[in-house]
Amino acid sequence: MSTTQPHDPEDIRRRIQTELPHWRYEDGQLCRQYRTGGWKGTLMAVNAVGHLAEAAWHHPDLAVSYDSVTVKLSTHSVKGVTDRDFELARRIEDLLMWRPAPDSALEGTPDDPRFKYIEYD
Ligand SMILES: C[C@H](O)[C@H](O)[C@H]1CNC2=NC(N)=NC(=O)C2=N1
Repeated sequence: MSTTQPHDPEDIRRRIQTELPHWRYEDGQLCRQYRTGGWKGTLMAVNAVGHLAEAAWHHPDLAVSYDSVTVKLSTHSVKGVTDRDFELARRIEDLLMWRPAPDSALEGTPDDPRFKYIEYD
């Protein structure tokens, strides 16, 4: 069952390990840094996250640099990490790390430093 109760730190770390291995628990928030190919990629990633946040009505803190964006999620109303944060983190991860499968009709971003968008890990 999904709740807006804050999870305890041990539970958060365990869930991160199994559900969101590229995320971490830091300063009471779920955090993840995405590296990009530069400013344009960073702003596209910011806008993609912005869309999800507005549709979800749950808004992460974003730290924006030339070639990275760091996403930090917590639930202000309960001053902790809840299922809202885990669910939005999952959506952000799936959206930003999505790329066409090898058998897709879509090509994906060309493997050329000139066109690098986001670092897939
Ligand atoms: C006033 C407004 O409803 C609240 O700030 C909502 C909207 N966005 C939110 N975003 C986040 N990250 N945490 C919240 O608790 C939250 N609550």
